[in-house]
Amino acid sequence: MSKVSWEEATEEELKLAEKLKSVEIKKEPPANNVSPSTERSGDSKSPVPDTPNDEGDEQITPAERSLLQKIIRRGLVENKNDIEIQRKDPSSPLFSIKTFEALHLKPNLLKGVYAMGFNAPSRIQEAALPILLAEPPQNMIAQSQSGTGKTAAFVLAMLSRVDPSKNYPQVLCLSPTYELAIQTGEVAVKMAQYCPEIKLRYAVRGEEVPRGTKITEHIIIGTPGKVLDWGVKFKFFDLGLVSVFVLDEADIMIATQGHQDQSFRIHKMLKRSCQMMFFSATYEQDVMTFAEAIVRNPVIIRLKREEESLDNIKQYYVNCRNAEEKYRAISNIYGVVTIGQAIIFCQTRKIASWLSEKMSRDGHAVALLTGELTVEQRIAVLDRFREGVEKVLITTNVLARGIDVEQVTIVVNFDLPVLVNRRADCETYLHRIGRTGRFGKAGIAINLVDGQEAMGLLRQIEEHFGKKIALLDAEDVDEIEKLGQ
Ligand SMILES: Nc1ncnc2c1ncn2[C@@H]1O[C@H](COP(=O)(O)OP(=O)(O)OP(=O)(O)O)[C@@H](O)[C@H]1O
Repeated sequence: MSKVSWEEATEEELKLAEKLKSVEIKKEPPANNVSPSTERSGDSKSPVPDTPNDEGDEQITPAERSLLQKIIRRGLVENKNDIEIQRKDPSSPLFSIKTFEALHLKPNLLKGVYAMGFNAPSRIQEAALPILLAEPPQNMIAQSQSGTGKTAAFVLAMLSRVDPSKNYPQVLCLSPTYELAIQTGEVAVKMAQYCPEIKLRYAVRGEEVPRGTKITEHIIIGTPGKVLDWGVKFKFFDLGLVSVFVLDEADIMIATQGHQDQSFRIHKMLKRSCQMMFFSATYEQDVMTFAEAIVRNPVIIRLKREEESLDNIKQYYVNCRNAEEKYRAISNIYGVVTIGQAIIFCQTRKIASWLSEKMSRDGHAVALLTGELTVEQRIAVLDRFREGVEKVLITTNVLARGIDVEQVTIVVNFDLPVLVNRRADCETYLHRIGRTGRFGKAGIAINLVDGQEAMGLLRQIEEHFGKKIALLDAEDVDEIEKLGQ
């Protein structure tokens, strides 16, 4: 393929790479990484922002979000839903396993799995692993939300399928970006820590192979552009000898310009008997159309996302006239209720910064998370919050879906979420509020309402969810005290 199209295809990766110089440092925030609210406080007399939409909506790409979620995640995402399995070929095996032993893995691979702290297979792994490891090999399309154990499942299958006596690439895994490829590779390296005979190579930006050489590693994990270059243009390895093809993060793949086409071109070079494993966190029609074009006769397994609900959450609203009154409401609540941790959502970055400055000045330990932070800074902020260094996290929409913090008991909507057409954004409301009341605990949601328009949004939210939101008098200490009970 031409250099130009390769460059186009990697543009997004380069942008992300700029932000993410090293994946490692995220775990060790620099010593001076104080709460960004104090770092950036600057002019402490900054006026109350008066225009609610003084900036565009903060956006991060799907690839960035996925990477960030992977890095901040501490373990499996719980999901008690039943697995749905569909198979086109009724002779495919359908059984699930409850232990890793039941898979009859090579002993050193099993040792690696346990060394990672995996005691039992996750829900998706119970169903996927027997199919992925079956003889004859079965093709699979698997969908489940991020964090449910897909990567670990296909990495285990990839490692099990390698024949180390053959020195050529047998397993090919495509990831949408450089960073996501490295993440997957790191899981493979850990899992194969007792299998030194299995060799892996990254086909990503920055990796070079001298012309005329042949790649001898067993596993290639890479981005579509580089894999095309290596496999088709330079023939550093024979795509026709690959026996396992994994397409990871397919939903992000198709969201990245050029990647779907490149994946098809790679796919065309694979042999008919090559085992196809296709993974996605979502199940939209375009993803499934892509999946079905790539994977012949698949077993489709699906674990539906556990729906967030408002059942466990007490919802209130406070009438305010302006941002200053909103601030007073927050201070009153904060002063009275002994809260675990709170997240405050603001409509814009400017309001979020203003609020965080004001709260810090009043002696509250607050963290500020907005889209202008680098990926590393965002992770550092979240780590500190999760450790309880700050009790309040002020944020915009950036990570409403990504943050799972068990201790959060109160969510405050400093501004109600709105769509571009000025209607209430009920989905975002649910995601914001869904941050609390998780893990079986009761949560509190407080909506600060200033004026007719905000009141209209609140009513739309009430109607949408069919639940009343109670009025709270934020000046009435007795009433606020009841919140905490
Ligand atoms: N069987 C298991 N037991 C305990 N932890 C596990 C198990 N399988 C995976 N994990 C851990 O759970 C987390 C999520 O797993 P994994 O990355 O495989 O999920 P995923 O569905 O691929 O999510 P994503 O798409 O975001 O990568 C990781 O920290 C992983 O180490």
